Amino acid sequence: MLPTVNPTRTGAWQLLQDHYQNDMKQVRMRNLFTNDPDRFKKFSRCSHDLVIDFSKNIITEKTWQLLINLADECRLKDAIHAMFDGEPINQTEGRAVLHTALRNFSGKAVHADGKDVMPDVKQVLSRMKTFCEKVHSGEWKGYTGKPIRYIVNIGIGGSDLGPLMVTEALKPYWVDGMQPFFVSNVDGTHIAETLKKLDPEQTLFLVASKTFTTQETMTNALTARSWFLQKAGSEAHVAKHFAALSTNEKEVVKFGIDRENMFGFWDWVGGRYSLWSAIGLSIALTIGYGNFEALLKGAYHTDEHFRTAPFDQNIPVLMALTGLWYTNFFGAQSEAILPYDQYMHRFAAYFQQGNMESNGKSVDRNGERVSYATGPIIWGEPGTNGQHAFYQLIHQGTPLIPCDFIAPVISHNALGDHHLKLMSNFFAQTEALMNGKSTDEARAELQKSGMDPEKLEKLLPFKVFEGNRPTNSILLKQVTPFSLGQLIALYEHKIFVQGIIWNIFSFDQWGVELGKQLANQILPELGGNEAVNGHDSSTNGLINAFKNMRG
Ligand SMILES: O=P(O)(O)OC[C@H]1O[C@H](O)[C@H](O)[C@@H](O)[C@@H]1O
Repeated sequence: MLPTVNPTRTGAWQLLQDHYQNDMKQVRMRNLFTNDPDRFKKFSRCSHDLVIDFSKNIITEKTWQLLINLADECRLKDAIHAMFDGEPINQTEGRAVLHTALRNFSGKAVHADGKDVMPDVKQVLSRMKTFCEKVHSGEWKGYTGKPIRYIVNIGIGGSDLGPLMVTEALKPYWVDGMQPFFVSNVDGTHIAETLKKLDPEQTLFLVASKTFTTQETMTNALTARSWFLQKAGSEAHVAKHFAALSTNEKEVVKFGIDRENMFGFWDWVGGRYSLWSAIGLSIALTIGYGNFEALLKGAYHTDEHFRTAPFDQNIPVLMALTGLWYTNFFGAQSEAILPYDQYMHRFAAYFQQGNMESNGKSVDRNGERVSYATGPIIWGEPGTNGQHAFYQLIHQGTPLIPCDFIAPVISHNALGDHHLKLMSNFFAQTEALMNGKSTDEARAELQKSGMDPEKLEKLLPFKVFEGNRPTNSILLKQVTPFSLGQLIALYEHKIFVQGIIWNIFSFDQWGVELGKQLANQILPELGGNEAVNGHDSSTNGLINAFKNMRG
């Protein structure tokens, strides 16, 4: 069982409120830097070729100490142990939360429901490895004897976003000749446009669904199957071209996929934490099993760090606490994730699900409505594109938006001075966001341009940058399978820590159910000619307009 401490009733929360009001509300980060030449040293942390700099935040050592006290009062240590030890901490679904077991290389047992899960984990990994080797060596042949070239992952949510993000981020590691595709949307366009690019003789469909009942995935899988049968002619060929990644063997068999071609996982793997499981088969097939294993090892490295490092050295804990400082005391409502790496273009989208589906909750672990803010809105795009689009609002808009800037030191495509230009932008943005440009500085700059003084004074307010906008900077030596695994796990644990302190359940997602239920009710109403009248007048009106327009 997880502790159920209301964070606002802790002594630390009260002290944090006072600290915000009395010490920090008016503080200028600029001054913190001027007054402390060691600030970078004090507020940056390293972990295996990864540096994270927290110093450009509106924090002092006291802030972190109080936040750590808050974590202690909310019994974070116990919660971390409970997760790693396989206690059923997903209490509303009665399950353990053990994605860490999927990447556990300690050689020790990990128990869920009194059973060591590691033999099963290892067995699936070893089957995935053998399967990848067969596909890559050409031993696994399509129905006309040709090797597999196209991997089509059909899944949605956690069964799509993780593999898609990782295969994109690790494109430099793609096995020669392999080409992955991802189909998620039930909008027929997604599968139709994908199928156009495929040769059925060389295509392997991976039907990825934890439950194997998700409407979008099942619809797309059936469409893929009939497309394949139309080309291949015989059911007998399905076995060479369809595999299932799921926890639900019964439904897999019902769908017509051979048990032999099923790669299983378990209910203690949350969908949005499943890329480390059989759901990662599209990753392993795309980058090779060895690289997939390196990804797992990177995550394991973070797991060990998270499990053992004292909180003031613990990167995911510090990420979580620093984020929470803005959500709960500064009233920040969103956080931007800004990778300065084109390959990582789906990273923010991935953690939109990771974070918002986990911590987008307003009922606490006692079943009571919370009286404080929980999960922030997560968004972001790669730099430098974002700079020419939405950074205006981050620099000069009204909301406070804490940002994570992420960049590799070594680019896979340094191309002359491309990478140095990219990195100069990376460094410049966080400096600009922190320092801003004061009225005096803006005036001096305009004066230099020789502007007429009257015009200058009118223009001045628009040229001022308040600054004091917080950022974390994360430098990875290079985006490799290991470092990406490490980074993803940091964010996963950040989400966990915040969920614990907010006293919410981070591993269920009841909020996605209502819409699904209603869609199932509405689907049959869309056929036939009779007018629909069972909903509110807006929904009735829209459905009837749809039916009329459709003719
Ligand atoms: O893997 P599946 O069972 O098909 O689920 C796919 C996705 O759909 C659900 O609605 C949940 O919101 C997600 O957490 C999940 O990842």
